[in-house]
Amino acid sequence: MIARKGAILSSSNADVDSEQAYLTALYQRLDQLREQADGRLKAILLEAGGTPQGRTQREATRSHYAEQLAQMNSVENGLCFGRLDFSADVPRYIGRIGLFAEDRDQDPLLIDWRAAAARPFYLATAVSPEGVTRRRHLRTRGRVLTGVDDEVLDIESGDGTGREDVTGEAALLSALTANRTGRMRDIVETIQAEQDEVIRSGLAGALVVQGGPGTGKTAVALHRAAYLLYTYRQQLTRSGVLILGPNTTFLRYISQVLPSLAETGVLLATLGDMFPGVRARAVEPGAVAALKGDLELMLPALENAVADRQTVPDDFAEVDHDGYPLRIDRTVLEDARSAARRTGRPHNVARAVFVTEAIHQLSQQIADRIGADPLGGDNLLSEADLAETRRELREDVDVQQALFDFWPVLTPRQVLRDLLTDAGRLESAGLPPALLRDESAGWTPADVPLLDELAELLGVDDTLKVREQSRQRKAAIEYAEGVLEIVEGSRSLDFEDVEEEILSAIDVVDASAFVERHEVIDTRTAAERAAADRTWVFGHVIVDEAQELSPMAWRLLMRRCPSRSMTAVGDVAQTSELSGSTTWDQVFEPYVAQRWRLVELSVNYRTPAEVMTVAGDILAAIDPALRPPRSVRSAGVTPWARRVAPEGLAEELIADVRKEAGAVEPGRVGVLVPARLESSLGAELVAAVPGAAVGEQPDLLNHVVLMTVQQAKGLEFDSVLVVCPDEIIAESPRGLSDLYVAVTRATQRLGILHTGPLPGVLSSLG
Ligand SMILES: Nc1ncnc2c1ncn2[C@@H]1O[C@H](COP(=O)(O)OP(=O)(O)OP(=O)(O)O)[C@@H](O)[C@H]1O
Repeated sequence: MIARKGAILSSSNADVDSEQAYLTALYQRLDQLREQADGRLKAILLEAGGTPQGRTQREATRSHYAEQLAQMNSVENGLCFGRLDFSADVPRYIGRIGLFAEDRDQDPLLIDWRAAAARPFYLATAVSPEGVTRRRHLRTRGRVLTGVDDEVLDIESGDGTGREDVTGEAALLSALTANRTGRMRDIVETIQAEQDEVIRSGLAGALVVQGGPGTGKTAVALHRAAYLLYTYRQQLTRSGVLILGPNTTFLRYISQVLPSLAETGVLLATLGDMFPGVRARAVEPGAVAALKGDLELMLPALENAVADRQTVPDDFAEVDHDGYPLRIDRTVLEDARSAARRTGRPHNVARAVFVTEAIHQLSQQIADRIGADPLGGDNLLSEADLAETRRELREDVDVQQALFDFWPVLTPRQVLRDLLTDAGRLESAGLPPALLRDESAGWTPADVPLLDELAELLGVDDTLKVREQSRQRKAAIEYAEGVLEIVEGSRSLDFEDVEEEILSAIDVVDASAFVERHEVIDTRTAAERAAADRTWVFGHVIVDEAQELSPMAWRLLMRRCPSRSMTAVGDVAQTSELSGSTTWDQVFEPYVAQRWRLVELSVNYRTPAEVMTVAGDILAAIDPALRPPRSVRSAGVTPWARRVAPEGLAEELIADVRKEAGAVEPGRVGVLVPARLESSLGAELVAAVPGAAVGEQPDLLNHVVLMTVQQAKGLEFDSVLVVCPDEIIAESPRGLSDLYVAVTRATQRLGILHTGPLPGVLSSLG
């Protein structure tokens, strides 16, 4: 636990005055830069017209200045928060962005927290001071300095007894005990050494960050995204960074952190968003989602489902061709199907082979009929006649329709919907009837990896699209050639007499370059383009609550990240999804064998020691070998449990909510309930407590929020009330993990309301 040591000193008024003067100068510089960017932005917005290429460049410059302005606005609070003094160097001020002096030398006035020069601010200790003699934390409100805390790292001057595992104790304590607001805050002022290691680890390879509740995994993941975009800017602004979170409520909770870290090139998404055009939000039983997430079950089943769409008639089919009945024998279609399957191409792409092969055989059939030599010689039809027969067959709508029926063009949504709503198709694909769903049911997150897999199996036959694009380009080049000829033709004849060479457009640009210049360039950010493109490959992928992803979901993610440059943060003791992972090996072995790194975070910054004692008992019941992370502080409030009569539950809960809201005012209260009670208790709470939030995506800015444990993943509240823990445990085979998640959402206070006997794992509260 944090205890102040002699190495932390308070500073004199003179120090405060001189730091205030420096701070004021920094803000002046920020204002100046802001004005410049604003002026440039306005000038660009006034410009109009020009060539498409000019407009594209203008758009790029506009978004550059707009982004710069947004960055500068987002650092208005807490612009500068630290200072490092060295024995043999000028002091360095550390802040949320970097600022340089206006003079010719461009001396650094403020160092971005992500720069290498800022690193000692997070790592230097009394034992390993890295040349730092003093680390100073600047406390500010708006542009006013409200105080400074100094840590003397020079062993000579300090007592050398400062804690080695906690840096910036005062600033850290004040951040940790602050009331929660319903939105996550950045931690740039107080990043701890073990977290810094993760944030700044290199871009390449797969990194797994395992840590118990409250160890800052989410915070670290977000700061890592900001660090990577800063350090590998060129590479990552082109390809983008994906941050995958467990649900939309969670994404809203973390949404403010990145802009305030001054980053915008990131796509925040849930698994349900990963198939463009689908927002998969429907809910289904965990057992069904688990089946859908099972790689060994689903991969062959989806292949079967696609193969089942490549049909043949029992005996033969008959169509009308050219006024005669044309018999399409089963064997013809079987041969065509085998030829198409043998290509190993995706269904829609292999279709061309199926059609060509079938038409070839049918044309032979026709040739045999009409070209047979009555004298028994060779067939009388020439190669040209055969080609003409094939062309006629190909253009015959009835033949086309028949072949389409036997090998249709398919979309992933169509195949999956047909599969999940038809008991016969499910059985034929080798899937259990439990997957059967209603026609009207929406897509669930677990459907998304299946859609993605089907998209791979089906492929897109883009021959027509490519042909059309090349036709358009050819036409554009022809047009450009015409334009350039006119330019050449209208050159003043007088020039022909001039000896020295005068260049005209045609001398400096050929038609295809001319077309290229006038092609409209896509000005969307990488994140925007990535969101619309299923096959987008990200420069880096960060997965939060990574333990919850199913093997099918991992397969989808790995496809988006062939470089395997990824960071997975999670806690295998908190896994609640039945298809989630309980070891990291399980996840990474199939994709990178042993080539992944594991880093463990060991300090819990959220949950006070009193609550962690309760959580520790639950963890021991999950797995006696697991140890909870060490709390960095205690809150001085003892968790409690109270038994109430089932019929009085709502009333008692409402009274407790009021009491807790008063105790943590203006902080947040989270009420975590079993799914069965969510709507009934929610309705009573909302009726009784103004501003309480419930529902599928409750607004966390409300002071009281009632939700299930599933919804509360990754979130935190100043006070947590857990209702009917026995039911939470009984609701799922991973019920104990759910209870562990529930109690560890508390930053200060924990209360339990139970209607039955208190579960054994909570007996310390009895
Ligand atoms: N270095 C730090 N300085 C200040 N606050 C911190 C620090 N590290 C973590 N925190 C705070 O601790 C709380 C828990 O962090 P976070 O939500 O990232 O943990 P987590 O490991 O993702 O937790 P869980 O697995 O339980 O969801 C947050 O409020 C976060 O801001």
